[in-house]
Amino acid sequence: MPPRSSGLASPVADSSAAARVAAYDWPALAGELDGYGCAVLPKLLSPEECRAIAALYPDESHFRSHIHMARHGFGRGEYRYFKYPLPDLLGGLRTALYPHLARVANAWNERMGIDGHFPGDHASFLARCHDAGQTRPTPLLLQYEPGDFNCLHQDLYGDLAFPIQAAILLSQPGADFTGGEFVLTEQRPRMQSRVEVVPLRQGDAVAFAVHNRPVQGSKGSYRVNLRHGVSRVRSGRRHTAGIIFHDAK
Ligand SMILES: O=C(O)CCC(=O)C(=O)O
Ligand SMILES: [Fe+2]
Repeated sequence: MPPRSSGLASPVADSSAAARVAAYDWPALAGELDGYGCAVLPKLLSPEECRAIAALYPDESHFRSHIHMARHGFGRGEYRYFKYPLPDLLGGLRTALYPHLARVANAWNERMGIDGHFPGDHASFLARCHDAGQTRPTPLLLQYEPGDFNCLHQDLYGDLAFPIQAAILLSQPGADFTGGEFVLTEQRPRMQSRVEVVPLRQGDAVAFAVHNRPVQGSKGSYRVNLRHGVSRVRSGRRHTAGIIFHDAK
């Protein structure tokens, strides 16, 4: 079979991921995203699937690049960006999550007065990224050891950005590691910032705003600026998988 350069996962993985993703209460998740800028999908992956994905980390053949966060001032710890084709399960989940999140993203654009509509399926959005010269895959695997942390940041990789992304906790808090909380900050115009700490268990995914989202105020919606990061890992080893929907320049 030729390499799948489109970033699509295999049809089998796509249909099982689609069924898994469709089983969540999407109106409730959309309500959480609208209200807080993040929503948790409990147990998106089984512990076995978590371990299998985390176990890919040392095998360079899956990845296109390896980043040591301290060298860039991004924090401490490391991550690797996957190559295309993505592992079937992650690729399948990216394809399956996208249409649900695109509905939220389109409503956000409207409320923020941003022109532009995200297509209903991920392949069409990726085609737009590719036309804009953003062709490199952005899904990633992160690894943290004691003392490691991830500074507050936004995962933007070019002019085209999908405004929601997801991260899946692959390790078991309390057993595999302590510390290492996922955090989101929200900078509000002319107001103090708000912080959200997201409690995750192994296999849970958090979907969250990448950079901007609308907040309902008394005189209509206003736009806030978000960043996410991870607090210091106190002990053990923590792995996460990041699913970002736009490709990179
Ligand atoms: O390790 C985490 O929980 C967050 C990783 C991250 O920054 C991302 O997935 O974009
Ligand atoms: Fe990130």
